[in-house]
Amino acid sequence: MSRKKTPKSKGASTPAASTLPSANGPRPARSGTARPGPDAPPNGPLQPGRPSLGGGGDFYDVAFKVMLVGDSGVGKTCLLVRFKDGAFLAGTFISTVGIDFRNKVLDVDGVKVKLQMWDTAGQERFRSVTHAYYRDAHALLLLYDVTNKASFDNIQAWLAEIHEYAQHDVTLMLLGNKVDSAHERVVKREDGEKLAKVSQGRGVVRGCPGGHEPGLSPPGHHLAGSSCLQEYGLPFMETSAKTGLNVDLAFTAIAKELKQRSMKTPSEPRFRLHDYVKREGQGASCCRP
Ligand SMILES: Nc1nc2c(ncn2[C@@H]2O[C@H](COP(=O)(O)OP(=O)(O)OP(=O)(O)O)[C@@H](O)[C@H]2O)c(=O)[nH]1
Ligand SMILES: [Mg+2]
Repeated sequence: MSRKKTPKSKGASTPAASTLPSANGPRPARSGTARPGPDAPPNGPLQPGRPSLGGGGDFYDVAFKVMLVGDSGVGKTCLLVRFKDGAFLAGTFISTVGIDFRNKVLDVDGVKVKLQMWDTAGQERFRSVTHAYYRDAHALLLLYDVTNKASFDNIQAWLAEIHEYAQHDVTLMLLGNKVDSAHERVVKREDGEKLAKVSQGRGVVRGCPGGHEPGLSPPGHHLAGSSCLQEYGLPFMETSAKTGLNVDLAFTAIAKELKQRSMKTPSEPRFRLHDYVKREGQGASCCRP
């Protein structure tokens, strides 16, 4: 397997536009000017094994695109910064404009997995920008804020949007963020679990007829409507970008799932995202209202 180099990502307000994979690959819009256009949304997937352009950086074996979505203020940017830099952006809330990205390479069972993580703006006025990015996403982290009931109620609308714009076999995870704010909590953990259970997730049944693994097929080439797709509830966790609770786990679980979908050998036991998240996730039973 070839080893690739990945560019170093930049800070949230200064996406490194020139360092992304170029051929059909994503190009970030500048913060503050993000609009669909020649330099804006990615119109092709970040394909595993595709070499990235640009200067020095870490090597990777496979690369995937992960998008964070959810209402404005739920903590998408903070979650990403916590995962990427291990820091919490306290203080004044600076709403994301358009779309932004960061890269991180993880070691997953000896394989270097590069996650290109796209931080979308939750504000309604940027929705059309976000739509343009969905179809190339391999995974989506859908966030609500446990201290904001409206952000929880809006999850259904986000799911409808995801089912309209994202690939049918996209890996999807629901996250209830800000569990550190125990006194302000208005959405119970059980409510999140219930919503995740009844929500429509779409996944790939391994061993489809013909041995096809549609998990990472290019846009338009997934097996939409085929018997290879099954529906089930969403993996769910509560997180805190402030304390770091379950943040690494959420991204690691996604990386493991995507890596296995793209590189699974017949002898390898199947990675089960739901089970992994359930087993590894640290509960927030301390923080129920
Ligand atoms: N207590 C607490 N506050 C958080 C947490 N995550 C984010 N916040 C705060 O919530 C506010 C919004 O966080 P952001 O990460 O900017 O929200 P966002 O979802 O990116 O918002 P948009 O960019 O507008 O879509 C900020 O003031 C953060 O400090 C968390 O886990 N706990
Ligand atoms: Mg943001």
